[in-house]
Amino acid sequence: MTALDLDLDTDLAAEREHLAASRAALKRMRERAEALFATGDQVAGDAYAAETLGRTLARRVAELADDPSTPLFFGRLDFAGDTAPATEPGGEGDLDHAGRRYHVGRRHVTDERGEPLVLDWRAPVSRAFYRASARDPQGLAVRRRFGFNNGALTSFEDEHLDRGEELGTASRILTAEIERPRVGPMRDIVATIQPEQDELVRAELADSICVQGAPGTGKTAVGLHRAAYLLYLHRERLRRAGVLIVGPNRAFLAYIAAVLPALGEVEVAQATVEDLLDRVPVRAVDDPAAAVVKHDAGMAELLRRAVHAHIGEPTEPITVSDGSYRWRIGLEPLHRVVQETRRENLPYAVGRDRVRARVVSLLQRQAEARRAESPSDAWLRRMGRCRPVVDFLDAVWPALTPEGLVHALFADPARLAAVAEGLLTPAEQALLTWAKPARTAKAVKWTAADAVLIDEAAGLIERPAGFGHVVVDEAQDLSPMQCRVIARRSEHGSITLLGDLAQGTAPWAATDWRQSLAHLGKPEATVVPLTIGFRVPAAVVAFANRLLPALAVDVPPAESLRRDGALDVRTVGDLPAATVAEVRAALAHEGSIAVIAADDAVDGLRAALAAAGVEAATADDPAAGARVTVVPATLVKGLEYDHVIVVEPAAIVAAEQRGLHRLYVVLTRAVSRLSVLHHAPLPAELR
Ligand SMILES: Nc1ncnc2c1ncn2[C@@H]1O[C@H](COP(=O)(O)OP(=O)(O)OP(=O)(O)O)[C@@H](O)[C@H]1O
Repeated sequence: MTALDLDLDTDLAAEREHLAASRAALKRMRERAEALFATGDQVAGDAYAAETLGRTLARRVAELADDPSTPLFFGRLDFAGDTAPATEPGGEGDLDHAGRRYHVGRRHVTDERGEPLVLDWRAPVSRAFYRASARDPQGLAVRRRFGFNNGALTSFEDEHLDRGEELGTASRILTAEIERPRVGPMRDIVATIQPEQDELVRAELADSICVQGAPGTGKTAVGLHRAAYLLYLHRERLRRAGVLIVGPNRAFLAYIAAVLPALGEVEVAQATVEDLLDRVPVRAVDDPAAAVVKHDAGMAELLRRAVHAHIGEPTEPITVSDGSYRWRIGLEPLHRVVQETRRENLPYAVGRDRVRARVVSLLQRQAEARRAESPSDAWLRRMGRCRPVVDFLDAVWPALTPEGLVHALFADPARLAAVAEGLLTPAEQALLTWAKPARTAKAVKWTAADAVLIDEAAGLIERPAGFGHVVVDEAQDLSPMQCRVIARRSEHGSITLLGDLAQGTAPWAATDWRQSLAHLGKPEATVVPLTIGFRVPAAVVAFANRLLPALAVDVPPAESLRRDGALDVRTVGDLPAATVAEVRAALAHEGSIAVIAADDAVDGLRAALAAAGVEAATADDPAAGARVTVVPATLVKGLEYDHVIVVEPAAIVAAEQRGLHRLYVVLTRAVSRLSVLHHAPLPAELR
């Protein structure tokens, strides 16, 4: 053993000791939180306080959970210079870290005296771990990265930035993390966030950003880590307002569900756009041509007109009997009330309340003049609800429900035509009109696209509650009207929009991010590309990229960090038999295996695997731990598997209008190996 090896061993032993001490300290912190939780109700003054305190403490306990299989810290920062007087790290105005050493990890861990053992990766001083370079060391002398195996510290890697040493993407530890065979759900990337990703993760809360990135460039990872970062920095504000993650489907949400809790963030809402539209149950399927019309941006204006068409002009004065008095409001002031309120452009229901309040206040002025005293609150309420006032309201500003509004439009061609001028052709109007309308809005069998329109109507009628920050993944598939669903939920907050125009498979998929951003109400957001691929091996990227010219989108090319990986494209006679054989062969390697095929071929392949004794899971249960998953092509967006077996690309392309885009998504799911089995010729664009 050389002196250098000995030094390394001593260093490693010291780091392991620090890890053990940190774990013990975290355990103490958790036990303390648990004890507080147990006695919380005795401390709190009343039931409400007890509940609030209980929730806070339960959250604290959950946040302090220690997962022994993930490292508590993954880096160390040695700042250059002489030791400065001790300061609170990460605190405001703490600029002088000279000579100090910090371990960077998933959360703050402090010892019994309150001294930091591990700093949260989101703390301001941790930024240097991700951003410092030989050119700009940001005060660092040495950056150390730790290698872990199942929670055990096994190695480290030092970069003496002060001596111009920098590994960048050549880091062994980064390479090992990227090339690690994938199993189960998505994991966090805190240990290896790259500088171009970190800039997005740490963008200001007020800034909305749009990330365009090729498959596997880490868009999803960036979005989730940005949510965690913002929650750390703006804890109180975002806890109150809420953070929402929007993903394309349940399988995707299940796949990403564990990432934020692993980062200590247990209170983030995760939903599909459909989940957000819970006002009506969806019980019918859209005709594709009708759906395209319903998702068009013009529907927003159409519905706006439809709502406003309900506002009428007063035709009679109001007369109210009030004991021995009779109050009267003439036509002219009533006209003024309606006009004034109309000009204020309030949500419709708020406008109705405003009209009511203004009428009552006219009554009040008369009453005060006659009786020389202010009427009571009860009197004001009674006036607001009396028959003549309600009749007046129902005539000029009738109460509306979103369902009722859409029902009335689609049940009555004349009503639709009256608001559709310049927006829909007669043929498009005919697509929307029901042949046999249900009698009431309640009885309608709504479609998914109707639910979007009802949400739009609801936004015109009421003031929607929003989130403080919304992360939208696979955003290229949002229609203008779906963008508006999200805009209503982020009006006073910011958004992180993630997507890849080349992966747009919806009929209304975006071709230009600026348009999506305008529909989202964030036209000022910057569009930032991510160009380093962490998932798909270079050979597989090159194969999938043959499709790009046919996809008709302008996207910056990405470069894969992965030189390993295997691609195997084969003509076969019997697809199910070849699939079973391929799965069997793949089982000899480590990692997850997915068979991806056109949706209508999935059952047959699953049956063939079952007959051969191979157990296969469905995509929406990634935690189930099955090695093999059979996934329909339309559900695989955003997911990844170690070994991907694509069955009959031509059938995937033929199954839908944007089939080539779908195939591009399917071909870019592989982490280590991609096998393509085909019986029919490959699509021409791929040859
Ligand atoms: N900095 C990083 N260090 C290690 N792994 C990373 C890093 N960035 C991304 N990855 C990994 O690369 C893979 C792809 O990331 P992710 O799913 O976020 O990409 P994406 O751009 O959303 O892909 P898609 O366009 O297919 O949805 C994941 O396994 C992720 O953990």
